[in-house]
Amino acid sequence: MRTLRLIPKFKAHIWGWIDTMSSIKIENLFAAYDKADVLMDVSLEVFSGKITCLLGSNGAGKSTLIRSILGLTPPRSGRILVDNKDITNIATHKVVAEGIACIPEGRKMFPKLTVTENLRLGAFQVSNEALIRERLDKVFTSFPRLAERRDQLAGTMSGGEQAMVSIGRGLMGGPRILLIDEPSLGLSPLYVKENFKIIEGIRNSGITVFLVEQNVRQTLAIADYGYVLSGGHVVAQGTADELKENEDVYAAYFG
Ligand SMILES: Nc1ncnc2c1ncn2[C@@H]1O[C@H](COP(=O)(O)OP(=O)(O)OP(=O)(O)O)[C@@H](O)[C@H]1O
Repeated sequence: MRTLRLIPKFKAHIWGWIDTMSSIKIENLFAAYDKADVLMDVSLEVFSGKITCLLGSNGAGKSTLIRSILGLTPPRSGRILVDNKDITNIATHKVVAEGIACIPEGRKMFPKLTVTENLRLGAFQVSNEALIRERLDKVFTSFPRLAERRDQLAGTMSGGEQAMVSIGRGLMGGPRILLIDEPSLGLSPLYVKENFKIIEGIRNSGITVFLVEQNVRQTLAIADYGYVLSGGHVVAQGTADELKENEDVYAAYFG
């Protein structure tokens, strides 16, 4: 029997950010909460137009790194560069203005707002209504399921549909770099598979993707390059193919 396609194929071509250079460099980053050191001398690069992944088990420090990039958990030392511009410690709204958007862990959204209202919030820094409408149209073309349900309260959508809202909202800001925190969390295997296809489509449209995940196998199937974080340290890095063969990757989870 044919598997039901729950999430339609992401139509990458209509976003058209191809050719924009957009990379992030993290240099010797240390971050901590009170006295607990979480990130220790982390250096990595998120490559322009690629999917770079950060793998690691619970508590490795993955979300903290995203929070540091967004200016929410300021690092104790080290630098964060976007296209060689130092954005370390700048305010979150300025990070967003640099073209960086985040799809947070757990698909956080406003359950009492409609799908359209949730999507519009992703463009809160855009004052041009015509541009907002154009991006809404693009999201609805990419996700026909959301178009059908545009007036439905987001909280009444299924988990997989909420994942689409969350990704769509991330795209509404017109980012050139998308940070995605554990998109597979709490989704059924079928939705995880479809969700990862969508992320590949986003990369193919020219948006740089930094994908933070625990799901090693499926992440390495779509990533170009990756890092493994364990106990706040980068313990392995390489192309996705190299990491698939690297025992340190699995030791970071089970060692
Ligand atoms: N606000 C906070 N205050 C104190 N400690 C925190 C805070 N947020 C996270 N931590 C701690 O920092 C460490 C790293 O947490 P982080 O959320 O970055 O890990 P993670 O790799 O994203 O894990 P998970 O995959 O479980 O989300 C953990 O030990 C966590 O308890």
